[in-house]
Amino acid sequence: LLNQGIADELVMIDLNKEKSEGDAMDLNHGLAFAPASLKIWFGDYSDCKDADLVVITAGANQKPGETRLDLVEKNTKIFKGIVDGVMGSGFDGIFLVATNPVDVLTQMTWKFSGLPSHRVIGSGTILDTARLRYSLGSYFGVDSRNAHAYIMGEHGDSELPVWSHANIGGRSIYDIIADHPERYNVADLDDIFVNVRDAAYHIIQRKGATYYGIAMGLVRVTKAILQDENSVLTVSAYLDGEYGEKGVYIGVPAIVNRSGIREIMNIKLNGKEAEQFHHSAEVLRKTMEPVINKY
Ligand SMILES: NC(=O)C1=CN([C@@H]2O[C@H](COP(=O)(O)OP(=O)(O)OC[C@H]3O[C@@H](n4cnc5c(N)ncnc54)[C@H](O)[C@@H]3O)[C@@H](O)[C@H]2O)C=CC1
Ligand SMILES: CC(=O)C(=O)O
Repeated sequence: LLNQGIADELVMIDLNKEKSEGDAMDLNHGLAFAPASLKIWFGDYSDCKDADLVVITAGANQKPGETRLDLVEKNTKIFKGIVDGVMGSGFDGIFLVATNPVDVLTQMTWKFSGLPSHRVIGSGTILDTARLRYSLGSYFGVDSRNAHAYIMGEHGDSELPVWSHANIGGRSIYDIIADHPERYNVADLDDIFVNVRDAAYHIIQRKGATYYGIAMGLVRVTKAILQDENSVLTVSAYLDGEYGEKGVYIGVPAIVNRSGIREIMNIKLNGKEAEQFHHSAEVLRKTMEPVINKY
């Protein structure tokens, strides 16, 4: 946020006061080089009262070998306290959730907050989609920004690549592959997807956590909200019949603006993709079961 000059005020709230106070000091020392002024401080829930956006990234992260879904019980308990604290301040803005398992915790945030579902957003598959665009850009030798493809579903092991709409600068990847069999192969797409899906495991194995990619993704969603962009982003949104699913937060392309999620893009999935998406929604429902009525 500091580097991109998007917000006017940034308050950090964390159980670890010392660390966050240190972060606030450290970030403030970068202000002289920032594109715009920004007031940064370590605060408490009362500071959320007039906030436009509360981004929740607090909670436990995966240890090597752990899945995102393994974190559900621990982080739901933490979220109850956090969301109650934020709402107790009189907050009436938008929530953006990143903590894992992000789809389930976005749903719990919606439940705990009582806010309308369009004002509770999860980072969903924003990072997975960015990883896929990076990988497709590398494979086809083009700028990632010209590689267009979505990862949808759970931000996790049951997510799916939407190859039927994947294109490079408007040209279907299948047509490009068919035109250049000496360079490209449809089977390579499976490897690309598996590497995207498992990217967090690969990074956590190496350095214990992922943070730069998701930070860029969260700033991207924040910008779409604060600057009323109507941008299409793959976020975790509450489905009420879209894609044949009801009552579940899951990663889908959606139009994001100052009011939160303006609209879910109901893109046409092929048979296999629709089946994978339904399976992913079922995985999320099952993961939610032990916590949805307990807290
Ligand atoms: N959605 C996504 O694409 C991504 C999600 N994540 C998730 O973000 C979460 C955080 O990960 P990291 O930043 O690596 O962990 P971290 O351990 O570095 O930071 C978590 C922070 O939460 C704070 N915290 C814990 N309980 C709290 C509470 N009750 N109130 C206030 N603060 C509290 C801790 O003091 C700590 O500073 C994890 O669940 C991780 O899986 C991480 C990367 C990508
Ligand atoms: C940790 C996580 O969810 C990710 O990097 O995708």
